[in-house]
Amino acid sequence: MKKIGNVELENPYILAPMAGVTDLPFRLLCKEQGAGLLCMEMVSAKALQYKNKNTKLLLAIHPEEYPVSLQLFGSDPYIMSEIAKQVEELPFQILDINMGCPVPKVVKNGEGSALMKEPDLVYDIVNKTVKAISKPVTVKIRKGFDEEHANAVEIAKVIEEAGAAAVAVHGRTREQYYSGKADWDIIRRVKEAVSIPVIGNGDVVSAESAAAMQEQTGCDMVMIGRAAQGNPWIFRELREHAIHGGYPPRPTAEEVRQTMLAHARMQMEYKGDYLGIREMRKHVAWYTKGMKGSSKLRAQINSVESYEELEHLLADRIAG
Ligand SMILES: Cc1cc2nc3c(=O)[nH]c(=O)nc-3n(C[C@H](O)[C@H](O)[C@H](O)COP(=O)(O)O)c2cc1C
Repeated sequence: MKKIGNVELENPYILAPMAGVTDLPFRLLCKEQGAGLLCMEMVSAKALQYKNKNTKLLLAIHPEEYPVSLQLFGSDPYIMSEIAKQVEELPFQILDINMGCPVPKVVKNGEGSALMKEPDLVYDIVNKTVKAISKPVTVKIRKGFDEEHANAVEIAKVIEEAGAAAVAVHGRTREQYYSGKADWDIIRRVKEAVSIPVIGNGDVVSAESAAAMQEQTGCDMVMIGRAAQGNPWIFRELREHAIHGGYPPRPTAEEVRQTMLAHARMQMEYKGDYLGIREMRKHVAWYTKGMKGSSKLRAQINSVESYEELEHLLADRIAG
């Protein structure tokens, strides 16, 4: 059993936080397949401070998704810790701080991966937040801001000293965004440098690559991002492979179809009919990637406006 602070994880396989992807419906599907921890989409501390109404959906949590981690981004230690205090009553178990987001409008404000350049500020944000709440606080970082400043080891030590319960390391710099190969060696170096649990992240796409990352880096837990898009079954594969060594069968076309429909129903319940069905378009493209008939389906998915249309399209295109 893995632990982050006082939170027990049934297994070390974590769904990465992904804005626009890891909303409540998708997290519930990953939980069903056995993800050890679910990470929510990042939320701006400033947006919460100004009570921006768009944040309401981002903060929705279902009791069944336990354990779940809520991620804040921001650069003001006072605002971050105050907001952490205000949201603490929500039913999440871990509070994560984003120090990896590469998006220009976030970086321009000195938030996300820009914090990798400010070790003193990192200490302040983490320390104030840890002191403000009783739930464990974790931090997600990158290899560094750029190759010349690949300071994940230094930042991870600062984070540990500031009282964080774990650190997640994405083995790419901000400069790389999501391209190139993730550097797993930096994860190994962070693991050697700190005693808090280290979560390895970047380019895990299968049970084999998860095992390889664990072996090469010694990381305590593995975080999976893009490989889970349209593929919540990856968590079933990871778990079963770790326990029995084999691979569970891939979902049948019918299982994928039923999952897409269940996903669509949850999206519509969560975001309303109009937004919910639109939100499903990208998920359907991910779910059906590589399947027979998928290119035709992808050409048509963007005109789907209702659940019935989706049901018909999937019945036509995805053979049971
Ligand atoms: C669409 C998308 C949205 C993301 N949003 C977030 C986010 O909100 N917070 C965060 O810390 N990382 C975010 N990430 C980064 C992922 O958590 C992860 O670090 C990255 O995708 C590398 O892991 P992977 O190779 O398993 O995909 C996002 C990545 C993608 C592709």
